[in-house]
Amino acid sequence: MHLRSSRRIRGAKSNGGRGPRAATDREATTSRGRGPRTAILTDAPPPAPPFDAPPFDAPRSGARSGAHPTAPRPGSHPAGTELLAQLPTDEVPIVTRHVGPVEAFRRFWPLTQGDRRWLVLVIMCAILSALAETVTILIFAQLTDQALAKGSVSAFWHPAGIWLGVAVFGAVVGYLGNSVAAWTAERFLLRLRARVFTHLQTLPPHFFQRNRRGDLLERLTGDVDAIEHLVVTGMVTACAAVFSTLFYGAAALWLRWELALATFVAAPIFFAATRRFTNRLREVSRRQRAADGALTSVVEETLVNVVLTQAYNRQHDEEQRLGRAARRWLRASVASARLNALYTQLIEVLETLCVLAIIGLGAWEISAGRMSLGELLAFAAFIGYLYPPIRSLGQLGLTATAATAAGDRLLEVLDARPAVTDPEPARTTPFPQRAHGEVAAQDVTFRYPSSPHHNAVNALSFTAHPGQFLVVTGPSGAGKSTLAALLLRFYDPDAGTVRLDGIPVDRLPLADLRRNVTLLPQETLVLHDTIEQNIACGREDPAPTHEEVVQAARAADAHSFVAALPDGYDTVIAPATAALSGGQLQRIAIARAMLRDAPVLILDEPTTGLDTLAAQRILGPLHRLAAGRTTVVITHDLDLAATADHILVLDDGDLVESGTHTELLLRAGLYAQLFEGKK
Ligand SMILES: Nc1ncnc2c1ncn2[C@@H]1O[C@H](COP(=O)(O)OP(=O)(O)OP(=O)(O)O)[C@@H](O)[C@H]1O
Repeated sequence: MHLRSSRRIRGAKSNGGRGPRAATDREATTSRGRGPRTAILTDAPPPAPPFDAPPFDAPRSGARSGAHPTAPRPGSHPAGTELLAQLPTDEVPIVTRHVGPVEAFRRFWPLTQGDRRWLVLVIMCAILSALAETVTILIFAQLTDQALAKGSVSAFWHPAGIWLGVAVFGAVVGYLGNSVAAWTAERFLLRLRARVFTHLQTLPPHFFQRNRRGDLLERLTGDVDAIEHLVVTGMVTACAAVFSTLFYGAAALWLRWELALATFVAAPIFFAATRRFTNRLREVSRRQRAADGALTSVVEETLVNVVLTQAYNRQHDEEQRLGRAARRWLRASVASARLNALYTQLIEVLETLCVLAIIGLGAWEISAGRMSLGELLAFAAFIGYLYPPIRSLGQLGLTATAATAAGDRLLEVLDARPAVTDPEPARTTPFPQRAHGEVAAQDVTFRYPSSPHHNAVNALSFTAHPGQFLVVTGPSGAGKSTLAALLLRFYDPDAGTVRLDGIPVDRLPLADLRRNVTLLPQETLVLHDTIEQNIACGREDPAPTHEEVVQAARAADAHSFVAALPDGYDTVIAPATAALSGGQLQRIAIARAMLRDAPVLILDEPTTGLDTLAAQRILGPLHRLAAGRTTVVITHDLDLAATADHILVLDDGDLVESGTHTELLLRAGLYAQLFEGKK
């Protein structure tokens, strides 16, 4: 008998020769995020992601994430105890929002836009494939009665030819359907991942402080896959299963309706069995998705902090941390595998009971002369073929349930609102291509969403005129970096206004604002690319020439060490592994900012993590960079403050002093104390 090609679910066992349905375990096996999603035209759906999560899958994405743009650069570690406190915990992130399968489907279905005609083609192929299968079984009955039972070779050729023709047709539509289904599913995945990724990039810094990187990576990989299983593969599988059920059921009814009705009685039992598993599975799936994310996080964080780990002999602690996360993942995976196994075995027992009942009834019918052997075999084949799509429909419920756990996690990201957005067109103020560079804050008060009772910045007012060199200093936690975040509009103040050239920044398109304000953060941003590209990325339009890159590198005192490298500007550097010193990386960042050529510059602790010599070395490039621009330098380094046009001294969010270096020393206040402490 022709049976369509099948891929067996991992761990599924044979049905022990229970008649024609010996090949009923035709569930498609897809490996989460790796295997093809092509078994849509088989009878059973791909298993829910928790059912086939490969052991120790998470490090896969963890390894990918090892290179992170904010990885600490060598030599830039703060004091050890502070860093040890920064080491992440291995808590499991549990998402609090819950959506049902229908809501999850509704939210993600729009992403199939543009591919729906292909989905229709896949469904058509599934219908034709089921139809071809039905025809071959009927021909099989004819062959059994007319050729096999009568021992007639001449009666063999005609039906055999038709069978072969139908089988080839079935194979062609099966191949076409599976290929298009895989293509459509992968395109959906690409779109969904891009959508989540694009949205992630708009989210405010505190979102990334609240959510671990590894967990976010897992959402972009495993969770995105799980949603695809629900929306594309799941939907197509459901259609294929419905039509298969209709065709095989109709054929069975046509052959022997009384017998068919007797066996259909079993269908509700399958649904009842499935329903009993749904709630439990949802909980287990949620735990498993979260454990996946936690495991990825631990691996990712360990890789990013590998220098610290080695320096503090923390290898053992990190192994224990990984072990704890891995055990949590293992418990969740085993629970999910057990549920799956229990469900599969239960269904197999039910199927065996049904097949035995048919054979018993069939034997009785044959003995009474009401049925031929060929009809009985064909009937048993239809019933055997009928259960997998029914089971498939039931299991789809489980797949959907498991996918909603992933949907919860993705929707939590997609529903997180950016802290700032572009102004409405009616509120947008037209802005010249290049600002003059006047930066002002007026009565600005801000508190972080996560600490609503403490003002990080309190009623702060100041003005920096175009070309001025302004230093912002003060003790740790005074609000200096917060001020930088407000000037770049990572957040909007709770009260007061930040202005660029007199225009409130929340009236400027974000792209315009950030084109005019360059930030040099504490951690140098390193792209996994050549040094040339790491400098050139400062300006996109027009893209800088090699000569302009070299010119910027010369102005940043970077040219000599770059030219001395064996591959010069073509040397590839990567985050965390850049074979350059902290000072050299800082000079690359200065060259990048030179190319960007924005009228306003914000430097956040430009000399932090550098030794005295390296810090001295970048002062020249920094001053060249600052020349002709409004420059706001956030620093504890009061050597820089001495050369400032104006100094703001913050303490616990308040502006407590302002003036020039000399004025502030004469005042003998906090600035003088800080300066004395430095000596
Ligand atoms: N993401 C955040 N969520 C909640 N509170 C924050 C966050 N970032 C900073 N804070 C708090 O806001 C206040 C100001 O922090 P900020 O980082 O601006 O200080 P700072 O002067 O730059 O400190 P440092 O010199 O140590 O870098 C501090 O009390 C800090 O704990």
